[in-house]
Amino acid sequence: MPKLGIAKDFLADYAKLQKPIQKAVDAAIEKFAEHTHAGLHLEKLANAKDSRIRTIRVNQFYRGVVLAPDSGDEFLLLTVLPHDDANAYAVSRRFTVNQALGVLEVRNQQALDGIEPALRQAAKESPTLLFAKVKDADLVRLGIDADILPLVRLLTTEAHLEALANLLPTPQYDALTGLAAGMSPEQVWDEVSAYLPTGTPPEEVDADDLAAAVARTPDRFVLVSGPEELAQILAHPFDAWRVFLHPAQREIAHRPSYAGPALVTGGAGTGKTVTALHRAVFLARRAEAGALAADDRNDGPAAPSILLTTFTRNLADALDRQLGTLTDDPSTRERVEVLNVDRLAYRVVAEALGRQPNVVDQRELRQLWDTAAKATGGAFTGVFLEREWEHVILAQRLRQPAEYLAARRHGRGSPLRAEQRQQVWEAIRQVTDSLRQRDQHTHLQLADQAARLLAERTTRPYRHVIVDEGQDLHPAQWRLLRAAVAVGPDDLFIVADPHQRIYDNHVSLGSLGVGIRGRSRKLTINYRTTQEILAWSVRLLTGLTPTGLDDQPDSLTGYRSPIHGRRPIVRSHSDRDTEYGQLADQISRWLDGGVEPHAIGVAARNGHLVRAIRDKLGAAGIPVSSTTASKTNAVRVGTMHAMKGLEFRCLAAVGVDASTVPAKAAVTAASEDPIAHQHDLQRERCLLFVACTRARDSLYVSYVGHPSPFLATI
Ligand SMILES: Nc1ncnc2c1ncn2[C@@H]1O[C@H](COP(=O)(O)OP(=O)(O)OP(=O)(O)O)[C@@H](O)[C@H]1O
Repeated sequence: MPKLGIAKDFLADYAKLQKPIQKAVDAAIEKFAEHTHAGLHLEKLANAKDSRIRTIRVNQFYRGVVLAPDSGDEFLLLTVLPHDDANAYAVSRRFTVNQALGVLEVRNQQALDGIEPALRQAAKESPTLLFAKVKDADLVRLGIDADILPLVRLLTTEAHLEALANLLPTPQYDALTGLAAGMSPEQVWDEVSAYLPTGTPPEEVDADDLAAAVARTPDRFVLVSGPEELAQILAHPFDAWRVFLHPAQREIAHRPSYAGPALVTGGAGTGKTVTALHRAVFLARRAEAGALAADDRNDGPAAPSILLTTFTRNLADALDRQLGTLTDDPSTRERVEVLNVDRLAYRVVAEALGRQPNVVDQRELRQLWDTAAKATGGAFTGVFLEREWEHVILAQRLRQPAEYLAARRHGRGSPLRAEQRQQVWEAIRQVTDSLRQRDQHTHLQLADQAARLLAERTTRPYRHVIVDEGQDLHPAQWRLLRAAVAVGPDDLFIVADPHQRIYDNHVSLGSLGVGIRGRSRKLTINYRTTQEILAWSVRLLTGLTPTGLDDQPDSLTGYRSPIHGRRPIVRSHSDRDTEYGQLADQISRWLDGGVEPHAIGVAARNGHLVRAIRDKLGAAGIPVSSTTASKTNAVRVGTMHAMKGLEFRCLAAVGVDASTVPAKAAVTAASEDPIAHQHDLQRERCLLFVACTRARDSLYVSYVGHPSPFLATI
């Protein structure tokens, strides 16, 4: 029986087919798998650029394209397309093994041959060449092969290189873009060697050994163990991340063990959540194998030993759904518990109290703070007091006035004299006393209390804790997570992106006893967004170098997307009604273009705008829903905060005007606290960045009057 491999592109093409055609593909594959090479009709095409490419019949209108080795019985399903497109693909593509990396790569040889004369002409007319200063030996060392090299020598501008993005083999294109951006060959090697699944290049590369090359390219090709695995893969065609991990993601997720807490960073859409989910399943399977080996079986379900956690309940629900997509094996699932941090805190405290704790209502809490502020004679605002409590007192667990008087006030800009601190302490005590009298708690108080309760116990509830969106957690929540798992190998696995910090927490893990020295990894390839949307969104963050959880400045160097598309559209309007009308027109165009309503998102800075947009779109006959209603097929409209963790084919960010973004109420006046002012502006900038990077194919941004100052860097 021939061995079957599947290309990631095949899965993507299969996903786009209608059900009956998918069934025909399934039948064709089944037939293919049953027969030997000789017994099946594999059609060879005249003039094909790769003599090993064949097509197979799916039905009257569709054909599959297969790479059939000259010898051996491994076949790769490359794509499935309408008849003419399949033939066009089959004659134009050539598959090669990258000589530096050993990975299997594909090029559009026909198009490259076609473009060569124009590049030759441009090179003749240009006084400079793009890679004049790069030696042949360096290009070869980075995997540029003998057929591509002459073409590279003809390139005159980065725009010409960009035009080859979808034609050149991706690893070679990546190496060239790195060099064109001014990186040294050594730096580029660091980047392209991320394609190596084992981290080290193969000693010898056999250009004809397809099976070895496929095994070295797990991000694009997978060999299927049998019909069951194939059916599993084809059952979730939209979720390529279940099967195809980038070598960098795989290395991180499947690493046998980390000696202690590990940190994974990376820009928006680089697959941090995907990596965290794979790590959870990896650890669960390892625990399962360990239990079986020890014959540690009992009849009931295994207690969860892995906590997969994040900031909000919505994000945790999304993680739970994704985990279900990754594995439906009950014995793996029952080992992983998905809970947001607030719920964990609540549960630990409830268990200790023997009853449910009361969480204070946000509006009541606001009143308590405002009352306390009034009592200071207007010396401080309620917001100031609340932040001082959360960011200084709760963050450092200060219990006595003397501790507060001596404390360093990290991230707080306006110095306080001793008598002012006394006054602040009294005001805060007034609020905490009121909460105690009412038997009410904030979520952060519960986290603090839960951390203490767990720290006092001799056993820990979990063996491993995996944290998504770590950049937004408060020190009290980190203390809780630290106390939830014993110190040791694989205790904490944290993913975070400081560029997406949209809440107020700035944390140094080291100061909380979570040391990650030497166990920090970075992901740089964006899988969600096109390079055009990414480059545009990154410019929103110009000048921003946030500090990471490891106290190091975090940069987006090397952050890029292999997917290309249209540039974002930015529209200015004279008034809101026109802005909403144009938004409805834009959404109608997306819908007419075949985009499903639920694949469209609309983000605005505040609830007032969100409600108005929902009303206007609804009145224009467009189905709308909230961001949490993932089951309805309607355009999802929500605040920028609610966009976190979501993604859409098309996204509109509306009301990005000077008076709305940044939100005035969310920014401390520079006169009140210059450091808090800077932090707040930074957070608002990140919020717009988070919203815009939810777009996969199209981004539309609009404003009324003057644009947000954040758009000035675009
Ligand atoms: N190896 C992969 N192959 C295919 N798709 C992938 C891969 N890794 C991630 N993706 C897809 O890319 C998108 C972004 O992934 P994910 O949500 O894990 O990124 P993230 O870094 O957590 O993003 P953010 O920080 O913006 O929330 C998702 O649609 C995911 O399915």
